[in-house]
This record gives sequence, C-alpha cells and structure tokens, in this order.
Amino acid sequence: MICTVTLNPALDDVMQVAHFRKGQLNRAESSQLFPGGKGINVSLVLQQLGIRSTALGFAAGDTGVMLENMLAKTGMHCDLIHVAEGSTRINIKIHDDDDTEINGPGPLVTESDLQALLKQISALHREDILVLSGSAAPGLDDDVYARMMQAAPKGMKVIVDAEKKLLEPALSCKPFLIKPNKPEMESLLGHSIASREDLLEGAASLQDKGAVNVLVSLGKDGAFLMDENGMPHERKAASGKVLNPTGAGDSMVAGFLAGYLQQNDYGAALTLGTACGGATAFSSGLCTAEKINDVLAQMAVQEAEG
Ligand SMILES: Nc1ncnc2c1ncn2[C@@H]1O[C@H](COP(=O)(O)OP(=O)(O)OP(=O)(O)O)[C@@H](O)[C@H]1O
Ligand SMILES: O=P(O)(O)OC[C@@]1(O)O[C@H](CO)[C@@H](O)[C@@H]1O
Repeated sequence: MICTVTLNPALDDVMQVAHFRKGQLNRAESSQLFPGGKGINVSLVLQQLGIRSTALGFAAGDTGVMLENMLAKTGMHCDLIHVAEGSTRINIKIHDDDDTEINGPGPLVTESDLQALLKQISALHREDILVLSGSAAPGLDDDVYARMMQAAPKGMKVIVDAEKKLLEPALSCKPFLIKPNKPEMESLLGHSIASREDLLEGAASLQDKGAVNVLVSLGKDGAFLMDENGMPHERKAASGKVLNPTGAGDSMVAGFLAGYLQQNDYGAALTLGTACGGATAFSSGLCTAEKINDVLAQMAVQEAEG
C-alpha cells in the first residue's frame, strides 16, 4: 500500500488573468477549483497511472468537507483527520505571463491531532511506501517529518518532498527519495548550483547526510537523479505549451514512484517522472493518463532524434 501525507491540504483556485496588476482590481478570464496539496496531488497522479493509494493528513471546516467530496468523486481513497479549529485553506494560483501563487496558512493542528496521524503511520507495514510532501500546518514543529519517519515501521521506504527546514531534520532517518527543485537544492546546500559538477557534488553530500536517492527537478531544464549506487541520470524536459505548472513536481514524484515500482529501474523511473511533470505543466490541472502517454511518446521521438 502507498500512503501520501499532506499536512496542509488546499483547494487550489487556478485563475487565468490577462495582465495581472498588483494593487488593482483584476478580473479573471477563467477560474477553476481543484483539490490540492502536494501529497494529494501525488495520490491523484498515481491514480492516473493505475496505482491506488490512500491520502492521509488534516482537513478542517466546510472547505475540508468540500475537499473530501471532490476527492471522493475521483474515486480516490482518503482518510483525513478533521481538526477542530479553522478551515482547509484556499490557495490562489494566478496565471498570466508569470505565475503568482498565494498559499493560505491553513488550520491549526494540535499535538493530539498529530498523535492521531502518527498512530495511522505506525499501523502501516514495512513493505508499504509513505510519501511526505508539502509544508507543515500551523501548530506543527519543523521536526514533524522526522517524527513521522520515526513512527513508521523500520525499513519502510519514505519519500520526502519538502523545504529545507522540514527536510533537514528528517535526513538522518534515511529517506528513500528526496525531491528538491533547484532553489530548494541550493537552499539545502547553502550555495548556488551553476554546473553539472555542482549537482553531482551537491547530491552526493545529501546522500552523505542520509538521503538514499536524490532527485532534483529542474523545471523546463528537465531532471537529475543521483541513485543509491552513486550513478547519475539525466533527462531533458518534454517540450510543449505550458498551461499550469502547479503540481509538476508532485506529478514527477508520482511518476518516479510508479516507474520504480513497475520496472524496478531508476532510469525508467526518471523517464516516467519527467513525463508526468511535463504532462502536468502542459495541462490546466493535473495530468491525465492520456496526456502522460502523449508526452512519453514525444520524449521517445525527441530522444531518438538526439
Ligand atoms: N515548462 C516545463 N516544460 C517541460 N517540463 C516541465 C516544465 N516545468 C516542469 N516540467 C517537468 O516537471 C518537473 C517538475 O517541475 P519543477 O522542477 O517545476 O517542480 P517543482 O518546482 O517541485 O513544481 P511544483 O512545486 O509546482 O509542483 C520538471 O523536472 C520537468 O520534468
Ligand atoms: O504550501 P505548500 O504545502 O508548500 O504547497 C501547496 C501547493 O502550492 O502545492 C501544490 C503544488 O505542488 C498545490 O496543489 C498547493 O496549493
């Protein structure tokens, strides 16, 4: 079984605005509401890839109920813990020539709410896989990912996709995979990445700190993986018209995990991860199975042509 954890899920309100102007009334050309939050996105893309998972995490208030109803309509299994105070956040994503995001703070999560989640995690089995993605909710400390990893059965594979302050304390628990994007990787390393050498050295230093596999997503520049055997892999990004890059990183995590489980091969996992990331960037919401297959086919042609 695969479980994803989203400590601070959201409803994503994705708006297309012709020319967004700060400090003025802007009218959107379109607005679409999607279930969101990084772990939930991973579960939704896994579902497109034919892999069932359970989404764990916290929900609150009417927006929390709305989120659960939206997820139920997709057929996805979720087991969110309802917290007493506040409401599940609504995150605003504005797409014009640039992308502007405003993510809400989310509801307060207490220690006893967290204990309930840790109990769910400790009831998993060693052969299950846990995906921990996204920011923590108000009330939670920076060691929350480390605590979830410590609660998980010994030897279980855990994937962590989170910013430095949450990821760093969890590294010594030996996550199976971490997926920083370039700015996150630079923040983890404390210096900028200007070359392939920097990526190789940076990934190796994170492995020294405990990460088993290091996957660095590079947006339109593709992706880099340093696998557990010290073997680097690289993929160029697919080409296409970008509609909404929100969730491209989560789609990459889902694709990588699906590729790894289906083919037991890191190169194949990276290919499917890169395709899923691109497929979401080229879609208005998260990618569909059809879009993933189109992008995979396009990447195969691109590779054959060199
Ligand atoms: N403009 C793009 N063109 C092609 N592929 C893209 C593009 N943007 C993203 N991708 C694909 O998706 C992957 C993940 O994207 P990115 O590096 O932007 O992740 P991220 O910053 O974690 O995204 P998010 O936080 O929005 O989920 C990239 O490695 C790439 O394969
Ligand atoms: O505030 P966080 O937890 O860092 O990110 C939340 C979020 O921006 O990430 C997803 C895209 O990756 C969106 O669905 C969601 O709104």
